[in-house]
Amino acid sequence: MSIEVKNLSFGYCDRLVLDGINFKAEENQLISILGPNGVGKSTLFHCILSLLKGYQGQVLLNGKDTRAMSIKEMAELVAFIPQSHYPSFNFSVFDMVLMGTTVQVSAFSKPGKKQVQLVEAALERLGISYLIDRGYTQISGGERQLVLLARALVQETRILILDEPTANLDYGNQIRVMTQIKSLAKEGYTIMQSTHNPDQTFLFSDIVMAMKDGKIVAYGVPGDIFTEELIRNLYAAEVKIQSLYEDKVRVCIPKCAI
Ligand SMILES: Nc1ncnc2c1ncn2[C@@H]1O[C@H](COP(=O)(O)OP(=O)(O)OP(=O)(O)O)[C@@H](O)[C@H]1O
Repeated sequence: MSIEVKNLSFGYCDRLVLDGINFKAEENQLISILGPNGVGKSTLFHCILSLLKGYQGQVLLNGKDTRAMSIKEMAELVAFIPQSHYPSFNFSVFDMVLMGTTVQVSAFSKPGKKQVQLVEAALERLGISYLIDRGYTQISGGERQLVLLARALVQETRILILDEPTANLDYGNQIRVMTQIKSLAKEGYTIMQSTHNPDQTFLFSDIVMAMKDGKIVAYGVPGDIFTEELIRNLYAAEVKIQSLYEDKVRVCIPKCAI
């Protein structure tokens, strides 16, 4: 499954946010988008998902223009985890995750054994089976993030779009979630995530896409584009990049801290 974005431009009230974005994400790829606050990462995701429609250019999912897709078709192809999610109702974690299977269940019928098994397997995969009967509004922000990832998994799409999936997670859960996301990419998923963590980007991504001033300023394998100059350009931050373990790992260290 592919995500292809062709010459995409979008602005809010005449203020251009995305300016001629072009890229193609393929299966088996985890693409991480880096860029300063407000650069347009979420906006790009919302255009890809047709949550924002007034853009110029084209978004193709597996070759088909999203403008010609119904919501159901879209939900069969893509699962999305938004950056923040404020629940209105105190559904149980089980019910929240089960909602991800809605697209598999025909109108007027109830989720069956398969859907229940999918929910249990997703919770177990992410190490959160213990939350199954808890209320979604009564768990922590990080736990909610993991529940939303479980919900995305049971949707059984082959494209995942994740807006800062590890933002609220403790260090151990960041590693566990990124390991799961990476293994999903290896299983054939096409995955895009936004992140503010360059070290994590280098470790886990197949492709890094760096955005600034509405444009893609660098795109490629982390080893080629992850440089001190890129970090300076994106964040106006002076860092020393340390290469470790025969360049399997690169770590950013702020120069002011050395
Ligand atoms: N609904 C909206 N109406 C007007 N402007 C908006 C709206 N949503 C976002 N913006 C503006 O569009 C720009 C891009 O926002 P967006 O949320 O896409 O950035 P981002 O890269 O995801 O940021 P962050 O890293 O802080 O999450 C920002 O300047 C933001 O203030």
